[in-house]
Amino acid sequence: MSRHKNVRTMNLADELDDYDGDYYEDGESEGISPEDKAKIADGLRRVREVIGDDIPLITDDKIEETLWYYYFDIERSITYLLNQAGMTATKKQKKTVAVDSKAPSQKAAAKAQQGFEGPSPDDVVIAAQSQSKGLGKGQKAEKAPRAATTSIQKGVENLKLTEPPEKTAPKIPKKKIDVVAEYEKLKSKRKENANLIVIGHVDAGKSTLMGRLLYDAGVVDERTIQKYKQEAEKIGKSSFALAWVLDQTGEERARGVTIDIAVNAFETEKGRFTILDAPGHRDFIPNMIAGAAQADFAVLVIDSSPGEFEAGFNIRGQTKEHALLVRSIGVQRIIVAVNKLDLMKWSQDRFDEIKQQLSQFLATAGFQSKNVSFIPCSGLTGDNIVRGPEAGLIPWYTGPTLIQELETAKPVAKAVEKPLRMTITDVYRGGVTNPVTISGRIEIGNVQVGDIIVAAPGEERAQVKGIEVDNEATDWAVAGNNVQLHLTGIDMDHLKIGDVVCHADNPLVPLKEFEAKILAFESLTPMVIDIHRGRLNASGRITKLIATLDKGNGTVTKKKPRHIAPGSLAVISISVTGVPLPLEKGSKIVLRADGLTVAAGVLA
Ligand SMILES: Nc1nc2c(ncn2[C@@H]2O[C@H](COP(=O)(O)OP(=O)(O)OP(=O)(O)O)[C@@H](O)[C@H]2O)c(=O)[nH]1
Repeated sequence: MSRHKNVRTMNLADELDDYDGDYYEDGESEGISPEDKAKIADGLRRVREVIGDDIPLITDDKIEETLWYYYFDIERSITYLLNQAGMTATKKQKKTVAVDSKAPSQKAAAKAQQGFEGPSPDDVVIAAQSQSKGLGKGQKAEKAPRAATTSIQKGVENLKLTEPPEKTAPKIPKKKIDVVAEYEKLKSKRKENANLIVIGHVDAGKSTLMGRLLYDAGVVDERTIQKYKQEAEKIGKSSFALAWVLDQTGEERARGVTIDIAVNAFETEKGRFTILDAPGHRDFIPNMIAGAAQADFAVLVIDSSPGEFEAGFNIRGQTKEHALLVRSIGVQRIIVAVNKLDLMKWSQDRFDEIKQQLSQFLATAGFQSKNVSFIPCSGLTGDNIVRGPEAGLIPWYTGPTLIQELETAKPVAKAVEKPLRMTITDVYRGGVTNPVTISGRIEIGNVQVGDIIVAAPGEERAQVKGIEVDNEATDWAVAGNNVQLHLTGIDMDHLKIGDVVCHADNPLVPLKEFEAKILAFESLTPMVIDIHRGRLNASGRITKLIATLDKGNGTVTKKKPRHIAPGSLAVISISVTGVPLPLEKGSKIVLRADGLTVAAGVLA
């Protein structure tokens, strides 16, 4: 099994037949290190903690193979294994939520008519000033799965052969499709997909709220919740059972915090939603940035209980930092879930106090008031999330439930006719018929089966052999779709998480130096910084402070300032320390230094 084993003379069938499932028996002769053995054993335990023992298709052997293949990455292994067993959330998402959409409030109905699309003329934040073009890359140390040269990896390939044949045999059309015309024809008939990022201070109740949403929406069944409740009780964390719907890894559960972006999806009569649940803890802000880059709108969760709103809202709290971040990377629409109101006896005074303070702040952060709404709710009790509040509980409130409000929040129109840009969020081996698969969200442009693509900064070409949108095979996809692309003609080593997929005849040219228009959160001088764009994370340096700008009209207020004060809009020069990054005009970036987010904006 070891990657050091001499595989050149192996025969795949023999290997699979001979394999007895014990990787450790002659570990030394196979070259596996004691550390790797320990990691596999630990990984097996952690995977079992999450998925339990009762899925017959997921044997210990398969778990170990998968862990090895994914470099002991627990989360990706679990996702893969559940996929294999046909149990992913996305596969379960087909159910339509039984929302009583006939009964939205007048306010909600009016909002629904008016919509939230279109440019915002007086946006103070730079991201909104420029139509974003493609995005950048990656990244330091994201590993692609291991190359398939070992018996275990071959075993994994074999596992993947269980995929349904219709998904694995896409046909390459002979004639080019006019994707933009096809999309326009279908647009009004298709349910739009919206990605929503759930943000807020640590412990505000983000995961619980979304767990509740998925549960009440019918995506997660009663049995699963009961199982989570029992398991949570066993480790003395019974109140976390709903949060576990999203917090899938053993570490997240043991610590009671979200570490990486959890993804889940649900559908209502009016729309299809993909939830990105961002970690609140400040150590995990880079993960949150990765999610925000793909979001259409944000749900900001506030803990309304005494002292907690204030803690999240102070200078070191994540309420402000998250809201500023999502706004600076282009999110225009925000729904504030004033949560845990059950702990405040559903006090209108508390709701109004929070609403008043946050409205002021969100306006200064660049959110237009028509794009901000406040919903009183409790994720734990489920009041005003999918079902309305229990009779008489919130007599002072006549507005929409959270889900009704989500349905009115239409995603901003996407540039489907521009050159293709899609940041890779995952790379995996899809079996013999689909040797290499990448996934991500198309940010700009469109793609069709047969297209020749490159993944910048790489220059290796690949052909798109098949496309899946929301797990359904299709001939084409456009900006806004979450897709899987099955590729031929390229080795996995040439594809990395954070790379930007472009058509080979219109590639993005990676940059070593660039100028950006940014909003400063902290004081800036020429200094060392980390550059984040989606999952891309690389070190660099602010080399020049070019000018500060007026927030209202964007004119230069001062050339060559000595420093840039927090809250200022400015143009700066940045150089990249290592290899050039796949960034271009319009790419949204976040700058961090010493564990703090110091600025965010777009390439000028
Ligand atoms: N009373 C009450 N408690 C809640 C509510 N929502 C969440 N909680 C509790 O608050 C704690 C934190 O909830 P989580 O959902 O894990 O919070 P989170 O914001 O996802 O936390 P991070 O992902 O770590 O930032 C848990 O004990 C929940 O049971 C609510 O509406 N009412």
